[in-house]
Amino acid sequence: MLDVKNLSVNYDAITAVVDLSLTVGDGECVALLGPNGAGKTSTLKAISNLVAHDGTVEFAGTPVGRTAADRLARTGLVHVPEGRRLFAELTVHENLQVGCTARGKRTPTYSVDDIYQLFPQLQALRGTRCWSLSGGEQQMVAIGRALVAAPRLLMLDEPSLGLSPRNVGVVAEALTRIKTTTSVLLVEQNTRVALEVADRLYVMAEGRVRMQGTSQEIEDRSGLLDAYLGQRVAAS
Ligand SMILES: Nc1ncnc2c1ncn2[C@@H]1O[C@H](COP(=O)(O)OP(=O)(O)OP(=O)(O)O)[C@@H](O)[C@H]1O
Repeated sequence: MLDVKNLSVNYDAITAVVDLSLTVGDGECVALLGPNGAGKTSTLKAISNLVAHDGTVEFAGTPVGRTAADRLARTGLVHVPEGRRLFAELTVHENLQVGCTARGKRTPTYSVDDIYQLFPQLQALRGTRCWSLSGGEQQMVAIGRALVAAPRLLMLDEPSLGLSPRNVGVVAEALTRIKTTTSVLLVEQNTRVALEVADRLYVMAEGRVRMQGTSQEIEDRSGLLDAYLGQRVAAS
């Protein structure tokens, strides 16, 4: 579904990503895990052509080249950026309807009603303007808006960031359901969520992939993972 080769991202003198290669197979959920500044967000932005980069990106067998992010979304490469970027003055329902416009001619897997089933707490908020939602509710709308756009690959940047423990659980459970229908590339700092949801992980530090493997393989090497992340994963 996604084949990234030798990706590098530089911001003037700052090197954010160095010679990174990764794949996401059809129906796979892959996580990029790593500490602050590891280059995870820059990797997603480069895949979506939101930042200049070297290297190649193929999506569904076709080189992405310099295709703009909004056009990529119409081909099914849908990116939910950190910070969600909802239309603050539009209601929950209107934001979800906007997502449908990015669908193109692809058959939708999720309707707007399916999103209310995936996140039942949004049902009562359908007429609420998004600026007044909690961070967790906004994240649910952002994921819902991306899902109604019929992604073939859903790229999510830190969906659990800043959420209450309860909402982290809600989002993790939703991701477990979403990955049964849609390929996912997930950026996470929450190691538990990444290990729980992803089939396979890449662990990044200082712009490079330092470890990769299935969630089981990564969990089995938790000592090494702790060293890269600077935290005790086994105990978290
Ligand atoms: N627009 C930018 N201009 C300059 N430097 C940047 C820019 N965006 C990111 N960087 C730098 O590039 C490096 C990688 O940042 P990036 O946001 O990709 O990491 P990350 O792993 O996503 O971190 P976090 O989890 O904190 O978001 C960092 O050193 C960061 O300061």
